[in-house]
Amino acid sequence: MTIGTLTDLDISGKTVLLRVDFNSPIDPASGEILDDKRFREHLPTVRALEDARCVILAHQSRPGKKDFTTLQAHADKLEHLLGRQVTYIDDVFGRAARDAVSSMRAGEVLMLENVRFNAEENLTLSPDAAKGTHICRMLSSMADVFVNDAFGTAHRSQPTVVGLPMLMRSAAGLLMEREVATLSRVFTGAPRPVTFILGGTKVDDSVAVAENVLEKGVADRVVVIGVVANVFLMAAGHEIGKPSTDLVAQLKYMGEVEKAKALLSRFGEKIVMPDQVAVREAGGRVEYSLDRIPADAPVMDIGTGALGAVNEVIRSSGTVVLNGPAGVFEDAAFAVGTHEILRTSSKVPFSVVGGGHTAAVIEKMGLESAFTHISTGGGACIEFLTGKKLPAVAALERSKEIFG
Ligand SMILES: Nc1ncnc2c1ncn2[C@@H]1O[C@H](COP(=O)(O)OP(=O)(O)OP(=O)(O)O)[C@@H](O)[C@H]1O
Ligand SMILES: O=C(O)[C@H](O)COP(=O)(O)O
Repeated sequence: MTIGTLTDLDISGKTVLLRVDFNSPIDPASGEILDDKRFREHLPTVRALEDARCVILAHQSRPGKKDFTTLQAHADKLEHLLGRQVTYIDDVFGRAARDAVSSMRAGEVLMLENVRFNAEENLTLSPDAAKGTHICRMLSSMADVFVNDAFGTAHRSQPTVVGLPMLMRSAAGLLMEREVATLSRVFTGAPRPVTFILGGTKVDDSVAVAENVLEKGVADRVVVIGVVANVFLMAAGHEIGKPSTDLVAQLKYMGEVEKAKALLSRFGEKIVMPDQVAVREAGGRVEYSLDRIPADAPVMDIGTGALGAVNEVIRSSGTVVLNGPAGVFEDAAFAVGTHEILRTSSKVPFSVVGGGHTAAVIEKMGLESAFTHISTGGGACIEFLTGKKLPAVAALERSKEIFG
């Protein structure tokens, strides 16, 4: 790896700034954190820093959103899962935060306030511009080393992500290291055939991933499901009905139909589309072949008749990379395709999953441990799969060059 890892750092007795991504769904009424996956995934790194003074930097949501809030509940959640005291302070780098950090003893954990409460943190800046921000200058003066474990935020070129590594000796935390190593393995050395299964609603991201992995010869097959499948079906000339066509237009993905067409003409034999769909008709699930999709019923899931062929592709794969569900799984009648595809994918030797919705379904099905890797990144995971270097990773690489 070209980024530093925890084994490269001497942290004993040091003050460590640890950037995590605890950004989680929150019940707006009670403020309760509804999913603790990201907390659980960061625990090994927090535990690995137990000989240090561990100062945690995290964000929750963004300015303007309903769940943009303080981190008291996050500190409580971490304390509960960690089984050690976590002190929370409602300050990022003011006097209260600085005093709290300087009075810490080795082994203590302190969580600072939501870093996005500071306006600078919400700017997208180059690493060189970020290192000159007040937030980076102040935070870097409060600690000895920086550990970035926030893979979920790795696609954001924001001050605490890309600026701190320019100012301090830095390393990836254990989660960041595992995410980068596992996702990199998809591109080199993954057991073949490699199948990408792209679903959900983020069609632009999925098309960019498909382009990247087909052009580079990383994917042997790309299976499209969910709204992504609808766009490919449109590209192939199928009438998918007014409600689903309207949804594609409403999501501003009509331009993606042209890109899907180009992919089909170049890599058609590698792209697997459903040959049957399930629509909602008279309040229930009805299955149709592609030439008979009703004009006025929304496509809600892959058809059960199409699952045999898709499952066969998955079963014969050495690697499966899955992002996004096959249908509107929130409605039990249309969760069939998503559940079936996830169950089959979980048995593939090397199985990697991205996407918050998809990860939540897997957890509900009790299949978490059956997958090789379930990424904590939504946007970060997708961006990695499109072949772009993540700003956080680039910054850690540069930090290694600067500080050794
Ligand atoms: N055919 C369809 N029509 C409409 N919505 C669909 C269809 N198939 C899937 N969806 C919706 O896709 C949504 C999830 O898509 P998304 O791309 O957000 O997934 P993800 O990548 O796993 O999650 P996240 O965005 O949290 O990282 C679900 O809410 C589901 O209802
Ligand atoms: O959940 C995420 O994708 C990360 O925490 C980044 O959040 P953002 O999209 O608000 O930057």
